[in-house]
Amino acid sequence: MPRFAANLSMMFTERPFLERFGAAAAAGFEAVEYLFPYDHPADEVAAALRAAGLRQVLFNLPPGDWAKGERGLAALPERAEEFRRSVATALDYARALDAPMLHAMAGLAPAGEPAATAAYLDALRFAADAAGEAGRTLLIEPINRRDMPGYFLDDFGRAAEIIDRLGHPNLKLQFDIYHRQILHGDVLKGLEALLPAIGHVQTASVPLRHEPGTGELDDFRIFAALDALGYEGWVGCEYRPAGATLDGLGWLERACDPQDSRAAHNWRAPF
Ligand SMILES: O=C(O)C(=O)[C@@H](O)CO
Ligand SMILES: [Mg+2]
Repeated sequence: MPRFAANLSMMFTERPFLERFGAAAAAGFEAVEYLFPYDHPADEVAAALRAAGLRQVLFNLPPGDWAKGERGLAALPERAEEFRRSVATALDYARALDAPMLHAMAGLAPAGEPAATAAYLDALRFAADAAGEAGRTLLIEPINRRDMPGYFLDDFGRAAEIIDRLGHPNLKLQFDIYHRQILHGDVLKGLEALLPAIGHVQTASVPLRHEPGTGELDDFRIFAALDALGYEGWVGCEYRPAGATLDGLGWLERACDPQDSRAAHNWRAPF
């Protein structure tokens, strides 16, 4: 089974942010991701991470004014300077947290608009260069239109084309299974086709974004398929627990149970 990272923006939210690290470690996680660390000084977040003995896998660049509905800056031509400053901020935190990956959110902009596309490509080139110099990888993630209406990057094919076009060794795809299923379905074939571009995977049930194993997909077979494909990265648990976080962790026990995972491995993945 893949290695799972707890998403501390959605899990363990019963506690204040800095206490979620210890809770995730106590629940058996070895790594974490979350949306944003910027409400806390980097050294405080790093201290919580280290005290819990966890690894930081991923977080996002500053997205603009989240509370006012902004969802990233990369495709907003008029925010190009702010985007560049946000890259520097994120890299400072990434150094403090030793985080290997950063997600650059595109923002709300019409998908086909030439000015937004040009700004997005410029922004990604700049951020991937800076990430590369710092020994990190930049990620882009298609997000479904139901959860984030108007989000610029709402198509996995377009994300793959952009990564291909930029051809940057430090630019990869964040393949969120939840968004993939809502946008296109065909999850296993999508994983297979896009595997060379994938830097990170995230999981949640569809449609309610709860624990794996509680929705319309067989998430355990998808995890087995990731193994069959040779995916060696992390799988972020970006789901909203249906109840208390700890009460919903039975799926993780099942995913890590050799009996169950052997059964899932015995299933023949379609590739
Ligand atoms: O919403 C998601 O899915 C994410 O992975 C976030 O980083 C962006 O909102
Ligand atoms: Mg995601």
